[in-house]
Amino acid sequence: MFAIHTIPDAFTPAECARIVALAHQDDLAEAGLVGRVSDHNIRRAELAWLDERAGSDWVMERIIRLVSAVNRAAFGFDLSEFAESPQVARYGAEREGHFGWHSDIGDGPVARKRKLTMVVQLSAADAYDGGVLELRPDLAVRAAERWQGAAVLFPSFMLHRVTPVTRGERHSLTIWAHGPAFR
Ligand SMILES: O=C(O)CCC(=O)C(=O)O
Ligand SMILES: [Fe+2]
Repeated sequence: MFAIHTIPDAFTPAECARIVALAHQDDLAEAGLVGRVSDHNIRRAELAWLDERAGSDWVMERIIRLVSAVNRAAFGFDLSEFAESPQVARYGAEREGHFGWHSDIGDGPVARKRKLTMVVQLSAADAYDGGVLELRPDLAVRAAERWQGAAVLFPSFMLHRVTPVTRGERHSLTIWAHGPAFR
């Protein structure tokens, strides 16, 4: 059985709004149609990569602090780097944005090294219906904390999904920490 770790107040609501605004400084890309790691056709969402958005350094600094602290306290994984940009995703009700069951560990040279995933809820819980981040640490399905600014951390191999958004829009921030493969 593997743990899911939640930080209820990783970012303030105002900081979440700033991150969403940063992502929308430029057009978002269609998930799955760009030459980055997206290998899923089970996903309907738009994406922005924060390393392409000026003024986002403070977000990465916060991410490093949060992930390091939680890894030390709760996971103890051998982590060596953040090899991918933080990703902001938008799931809109207009096309029932969603992401089917998947693990974040993929076949590519970078996705293979993913070890710890952190997802931050950037939208207010009452801004959308559906859009539930669900995880499967074992045979049971657990819904992630929905609170705006909450961060949910889990081993990257753990199955998870985002159910279709049926009203409004949900934004999330996802980051992966990388290291030598699990053994
Ligand atoms: O948006 C989310 O809550 C999850 C995103 C995700 O699973 C991913 O990018 O791999
Ligand atoms: Fe994922």
